[in-house]
Amino acid sequence: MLARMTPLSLTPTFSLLLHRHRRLVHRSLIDLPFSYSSPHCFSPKPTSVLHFHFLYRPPHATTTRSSSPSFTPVAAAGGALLQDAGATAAVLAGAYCLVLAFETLTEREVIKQNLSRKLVHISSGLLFAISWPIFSTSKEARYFASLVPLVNCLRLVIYGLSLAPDDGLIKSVTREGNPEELLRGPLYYVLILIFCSLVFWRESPVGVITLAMMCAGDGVADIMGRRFGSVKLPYNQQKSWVGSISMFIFGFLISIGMLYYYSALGYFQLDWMSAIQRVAFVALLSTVVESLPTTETVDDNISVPLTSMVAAYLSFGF
Ligand SMILES: Nc1ccn([C@@H]2O[C@H](COP(=O)(O)OP(=O)(O)OP(=O)(O)O)[C@@H](O)[C@H]2O)c(=O)n1
Ligand SMILES: C/C(=C\CO)CCC[C@H](C)CCC[C@H](C)CCCC(C)C
Repeated sequence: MLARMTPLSLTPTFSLLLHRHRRLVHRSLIDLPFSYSSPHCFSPKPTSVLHFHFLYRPPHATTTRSSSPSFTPVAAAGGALLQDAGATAAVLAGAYCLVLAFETLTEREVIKQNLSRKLVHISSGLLFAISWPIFSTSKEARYFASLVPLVNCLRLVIYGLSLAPDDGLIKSVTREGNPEELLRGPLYYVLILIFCSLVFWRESPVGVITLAMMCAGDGVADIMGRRFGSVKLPYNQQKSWVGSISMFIFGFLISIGMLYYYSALGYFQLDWMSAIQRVAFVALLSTVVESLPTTETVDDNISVPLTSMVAAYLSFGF
């Protein structure tokens, strides 16, 4: 099985994760598994579906058994705490560097403000979700992870209310350069990240799909629509066929990619034929909602994730 995995041309980070998981499983004699009660899409027999079933990490396992007498539950809890603190610091630093990189690119006029905003929109949420496996398996891990968008939320509130100046941040994540803009789209965006990490975390496809649709789907719609969207939708002259079709395709593909990532790591198992149809349904519904002429009333960073969340919840269960 291990030999069959190697040619999958995994990225170095992913390989590292797999290695860590392997070590964890060897050490802790983890029993498989945990299955979802969701109607049709989750397989109750992970061993038959999951290629990496031996990497499985039970979601709330804080204690592990070991042959080593020094490996006590207290030590395990201490290790988890340390791991979560380290992961939080690393992801916070990553978030800071990402925004700083786009600030610099915008300030040097390498990319336009609008493109910078959309690239931050696409990359930050997806990278945040991709970072979840580096947090421990403890119950507290999701709270640690949600500290990252929470800190960014406070940053947006402070600069949005002009309590302190930060021209770089404003330039890289707003449309027109007004500080108050931080309190709309970007703020809703980080609130959705907080909600998804606290409620769904990495154990449910719902949060993962919601973030993929909001970050990749909605973000790519804007980039493609602005460039190639000359043919407008009949019911909305602000949006185009190219934008909406791109949203559907990218939202769908990135959702499937993220689901594959999490199922390969053993957080959940899917019946792929059924999952693909369900993701297509979620992507279609979110695309239709995004295309409606409601942008003035409801921000896309609220309407798209809420639609995806409800549709994914109805399709996959929790
Ligand atoms: N389905 C879509 C979505 C967007 N666009 C293009 O992207 C631009 C921005 O769309 P939208 O996301 O509604 O813009 P904002 O409200 O400015 O951005 P945000 O949602 O990030 O606040 C539109 O003017 C349009 O040119 C498009 O052509 N088709
Ligand atoms: C421009 C944005 C929305 C408008 O539609 C997004 C704003 C994003 C925040 C300012 C930064 C968010 C950072 C994430 C919480 C964490 C990213 C971590 C990762 C490892 C880079």
